[in-house]
Amino acid sequence: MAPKIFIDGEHGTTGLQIVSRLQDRTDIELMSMPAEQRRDADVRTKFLREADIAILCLPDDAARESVALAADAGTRFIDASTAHRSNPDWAYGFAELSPGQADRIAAAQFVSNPGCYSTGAIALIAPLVAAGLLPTDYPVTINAVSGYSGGGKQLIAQMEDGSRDDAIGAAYFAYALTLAHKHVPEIMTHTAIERRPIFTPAVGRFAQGMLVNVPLHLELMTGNPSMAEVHSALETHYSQGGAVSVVSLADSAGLARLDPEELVGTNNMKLYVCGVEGTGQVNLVASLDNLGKGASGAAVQNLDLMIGA
Ligand SMILES: NC(=O)C1=CN([C@@H]2O[C@H](COP(=O)(O)OP(=O)(O)OC[C@H]3O[C@@H](n4cnc5c(N)ncnc54)[C@H](OP(=O)(O)O)[C@@H]3O)[C@@H](O)[C@H]2O)C=CC1
Ligand SMILES: CC(=O)N[C@@H](CCC(=O)OP(=O)(O)O)C(=O)O
Repeated sequence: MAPKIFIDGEHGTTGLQIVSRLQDRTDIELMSMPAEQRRDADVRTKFLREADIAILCLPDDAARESVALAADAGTRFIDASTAHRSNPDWAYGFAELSPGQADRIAAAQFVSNPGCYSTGAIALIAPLVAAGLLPTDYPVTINAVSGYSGGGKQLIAQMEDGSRDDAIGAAYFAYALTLAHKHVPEIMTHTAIERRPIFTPAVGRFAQGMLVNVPLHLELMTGNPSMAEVHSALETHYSQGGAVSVVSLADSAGLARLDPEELVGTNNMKLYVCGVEGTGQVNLVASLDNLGKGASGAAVQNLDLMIGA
């Protein structure tokens, strides 16, 4: 029998994207709740308990509530919120993170989908820590720009509807200025970095797409590696296939600029190793769709692992 899939929050930004990715599938039964009942706890409980897998596209508190409503019924969960990303009882839904991670996701009852910025940052940092090149006390800096859909319905409305009292007119804005973004704990947990990274995100006037930069001083890394060695560590890490690819050094060297929208609509993530060999610095950049590999695409990838599709 086809597994029953319920998307709690199906009418929100992430939920709608997952629906569009799943709606033509014949190997699953996609359950759907009328939009006007989306906040009715009784109706949600019924759907959550009947589902084989519930994908939660809700704010953190509502996601915790959904788990409490149906975990004892054996429902399996993929949570797109921040609520469970550093919880060791939840499998972290980044299949390419390490050998065995895809199997852990496939077998889990509880899977936490990574944050969008976290996906890019962890993809760049974790393999370098695992390879012994990046010391866990390295003072990591992460700079990023996201499309405004990353802020959900609220930010989309503020950016697109100039008549609102809280409309945002800026073409680009920096935020999380206190360095307290909610993705920092998750990035530390899944990279093993012990010194709290400095993370400075920004939003641009484009709906989807994202660049995450991690610039590094090579002489502060273990063994003062070359750029080629850093590239090789990433390439080796992602050589098993999956949604993450490492762009060749030659192709990265030829780039004058990077477009944050290049992977919109896909579940792919590209990692670039930029810089000039011999200068002692390297600029690592992850490019992804915040709603693709950064949210809905990753959720569908995890679902496929969980149902063995
Ligand atoms: N947008 C993105 O790029 C990413 C988002 N995420 C995470 O995914 C989750 C959803 O985000 P996003 O889709 O952007 O948010 P949206 O605000 O676009 O959608 C959230 C949906 O959840 C519904 N909802 C809110 N509170 C409740 C509740 N108490 N009970 C039932 N339904 C509720 C909303 O209904 P209503 O319309 O009534 O408010 C809305 O349909 C968040 O945790 C977010 O952090 C993760 C990665 C990336
Ligand atoms: C542009 C924007 O506002 N982005 C969101 C993060 C989007 C995301 O990844 O959601 P999670 O936090 O659930 O992971 C933010 O910075 O809060």
